[in-house]
Amino acid sequence: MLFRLYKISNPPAPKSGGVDPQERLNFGCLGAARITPGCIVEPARTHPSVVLYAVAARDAKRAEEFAKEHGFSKSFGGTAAYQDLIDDPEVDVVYNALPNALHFEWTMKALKGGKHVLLEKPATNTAAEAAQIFALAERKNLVVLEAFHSRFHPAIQRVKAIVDSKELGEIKHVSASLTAPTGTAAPKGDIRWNYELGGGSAMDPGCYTVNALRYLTSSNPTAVLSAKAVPYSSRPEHKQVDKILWATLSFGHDITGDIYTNLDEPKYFGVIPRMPKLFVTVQCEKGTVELFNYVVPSYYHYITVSPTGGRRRTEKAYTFKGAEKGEAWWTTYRYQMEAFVDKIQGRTPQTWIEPQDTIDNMKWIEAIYEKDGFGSLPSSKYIHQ
Ligand SMILES: NC(=O)C1=CN([C@@H]2O[C@H](COP(=O)(O)OP(=O)(O)OC[C@H]3O[C@@H](n4cnc5c(N)ncnc54)[C@H](OP(=O)(O)O)[C@@H]3O)[C@@H](O)[C@H]2O)C=CC1
Ligand SMILES: O=C1OC[C@@H](O)[C@H](O)[C@H]1O
Repeated sequence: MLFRLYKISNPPAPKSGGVDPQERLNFGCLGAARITPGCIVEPARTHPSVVLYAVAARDAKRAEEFAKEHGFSKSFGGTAAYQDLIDDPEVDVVYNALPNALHFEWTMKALKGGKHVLLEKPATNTAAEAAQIFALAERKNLVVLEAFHSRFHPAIQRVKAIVDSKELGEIKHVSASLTAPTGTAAPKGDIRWNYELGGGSAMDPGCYTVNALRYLTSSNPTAVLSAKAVPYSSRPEHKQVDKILWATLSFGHDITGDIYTNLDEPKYFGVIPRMPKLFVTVQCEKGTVELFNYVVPSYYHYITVSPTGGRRRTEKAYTFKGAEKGEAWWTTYRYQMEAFVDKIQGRTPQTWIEPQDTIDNMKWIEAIYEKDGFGSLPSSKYIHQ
């Protein structure tokens, strides 16, 4: 584990000798966001085709500093910065790490400008917006990928392979949780606490739990059986911003699913931080398979397979068996980058998240909000023409 952690922070230089300059892709990042170093900057260090070309931030100084710190050649600042980056003819790919409510507008604008888009999760505020994005991408022959990085890692794929092998019989129940200690994923004032920006627990950790359930059952829910959420605070602006969410979904064929998320889990006795809950568990007719750390398994994870009355075994999966590509120290984001670039360059990626998958994930997040009474998130006012 220590070796893996060391390699994640100190990866070997890419073997760039063989890369045709024509195959280089200039990445332009919208927003000097917290996630950009992990999702783009670090993976780019070992991907020979990816060039950290530009970053755009509303504040010019911040853009400049971010570019300098992370090795982007260019920065755009000011109120027109995002559009300026999109208009730069050297940019091939736009990474959209803006608040959720801005995903639609800036992805549509990037597509209009002829750029491929790596779009942060959750794709949009509504399923209808996600559908519009993919319709435009198809018309323009451009690639858009919702950055559900965990799906690209061997760990969750191994769990799915165990489930699909029917070694444990048919699925009966699947559950997923994702929690974050107070002040970590969502500190005070964070975009996740802002309704207008698309905040909330169902949107943030919730989108992973819904995605994991849909992925492992290879199906969509048929109904939200129950959903309950707790608002971030009693202030009027938080009445539609959930911090805790429980939901039970039906997947038909007697399969049910539970999700639990908490973006603001307080410390024990106000001092001892709690371990984040990071499990996905599939109960089948003849046993259970569980993955600890399905969200960022690259750092550490374990898969426990417990056949009823049989011997429990533990597995781990940091690479794909027999595959040419992948290293034990590749993060979820690095696997994702490999697939995204493969897709743009006309190769078949090891994993892909199809447009309908993204649209359906948004559809069921919306259905959960409807059931728990928090209501829908605001649709974007941007009109594409
Ligand atoms: N894949 C993953 O593992 C993760 C994905 N995410 C996703 O990435 C996106 C960004 O999250 P995160 O990096 O945590 O967020 P940050 O708050 O760090 O970044 C959001 C960026 O949005 C820009 N922005 C534009 N308008 C506003 C506004 N009105 N208020 C606040 N920010 C604004 C800011 O850019 P500027 O620099 O121009 O000021 C800021 O850099 C979200 O969609 C989130 O769900 C987040 C964390 C992990
Ligand atoms: O994408 C994410 O991954 C982990 C979460 O804790 C975080 O809030 C989220 O944005």
